[in-house]
Amino acid sequence: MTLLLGCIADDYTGASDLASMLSRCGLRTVQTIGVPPSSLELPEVDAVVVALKSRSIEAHRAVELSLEAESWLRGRGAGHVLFKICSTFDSTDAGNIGPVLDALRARAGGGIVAVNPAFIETGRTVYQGHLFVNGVPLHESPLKDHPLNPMHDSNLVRVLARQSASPVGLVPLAVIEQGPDAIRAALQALASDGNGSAILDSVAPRHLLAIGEAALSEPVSTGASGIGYGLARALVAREGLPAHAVSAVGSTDHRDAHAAILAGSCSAATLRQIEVAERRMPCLKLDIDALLDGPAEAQRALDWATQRLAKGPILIASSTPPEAVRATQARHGGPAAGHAVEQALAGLAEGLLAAGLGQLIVAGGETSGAVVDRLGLQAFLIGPEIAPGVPVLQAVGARSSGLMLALKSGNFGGDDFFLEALAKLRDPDASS
Ligand SMILES: Nc1ncnc2c1ncn2[C@@H]1O[C@H](COP(=O)(O)OP(=O)(O)OP(=O)(O)O)[C@@H](O)[C@H]1O
Ligand SMILES: O=C(O)[C@@H](O)C(=O)CO
Repeated sequence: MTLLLGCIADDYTGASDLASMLSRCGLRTVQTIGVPPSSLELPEVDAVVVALKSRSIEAHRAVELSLEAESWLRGRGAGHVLFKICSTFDSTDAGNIGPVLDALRARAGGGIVAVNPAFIETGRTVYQGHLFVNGVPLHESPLKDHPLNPMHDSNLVRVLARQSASPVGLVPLAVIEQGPDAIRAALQALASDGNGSAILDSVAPRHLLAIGEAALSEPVSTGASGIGYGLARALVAREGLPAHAVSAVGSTDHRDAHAAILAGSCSAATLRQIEVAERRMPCLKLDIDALLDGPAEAQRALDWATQRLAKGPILIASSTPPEAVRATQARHGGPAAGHAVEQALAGLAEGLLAAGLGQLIVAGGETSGAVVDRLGLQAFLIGPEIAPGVPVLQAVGARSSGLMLALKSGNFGGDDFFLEALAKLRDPDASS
């Protein structure tokens, strides 16, 4: 296998978001969970997205894992490596975007890293280095209340400079509008001035096409699915590949299997999606204090679910509005509460699988990471898109092969997302 593009994603939902974008643009893509073992047989693909769970861990560990993934990808021919971060730049001043970007750049022998977290379809745009979420500056958006990394600064040049060892430049929209050659020249000028990376503006798909083409001249780039779109379109054109969406999910004997939704995201979007879904299916809202006190609450939830699974899809949610999250964190400690809730939901997924689950939807990046790890999943084939950034996934590898999944980033999807996802997992080929 000779890869056209290697990608390292800092969480699992972000990885499937990117993999979906690459597949839509015509690159045959597979998502692996960590660096795949040599025993895992992968199909012939153009791009691999190695999914890590490195967004909220110690920076030095995120660097180690990312470099290991980089070696694996370069060893399979990847000339360019994209470090996939969240389109809302989820990070803290301790990292992990800056430290990983610095390490990937050093490994590649220097140069300058183009950084662009835009994802136009989900309303993420960058102007004058400031990130907007549906037109609202990042620090005023719901991301200001994120349970793990609340975002309080919209100026990404400033945010990244606090995390990176090298100065950070800006390539403004006026330059992006002039196209790939002007972008390349601006990046070179910034590199000559000692910058190790630069934030690139973009408010429309044409900007991402220009950025993708320019970024390919450097060995490393960083960003979200928008830059993935630009890179993929540039590679498809360069290689003369057919520019149409490719879906790799095969027929499944899980079509009539039990289905469940596990929500651990407390994002505004997920809270609305739960509200819609609970009118259509049995829904259990976990008692968070009880869940953090001992195993009885999780067992109650599993019993509740297994009694209902045969009758149709069910939803179990830990999600609460921001004020309740803050109260829980004050009582139990933020990271401890987050970890315990993730592990409880992962345990539920394991129990549900043993009870015959064939279709699973998980809401929340960290939550998805915990669930996928607990189930021991190794890699995913990428199917059609359910909503921007959320594809149908089919597990491959030793454990749970054939299981159909959707891993939803907290903020993605419309209000009907859970209903749409259930329909699409049941019948990936049906037109929406
Ligand atoms: N009721 C709750 N109180 C406190 N923490 C919670 C509660 N429910 C879930 N959590 C924790 O909040 C965190 C939510 O993070 P997660 O990444 O799963 O969702 P998200 O941040 O909305 O999604 P994404 O990272 O994809 O944007 C997890 O650590 C989860 O365990
Ligand atoms: O880019 C995004 O917003 C998502 O793919 C993600 O990474 C959220 O966890």
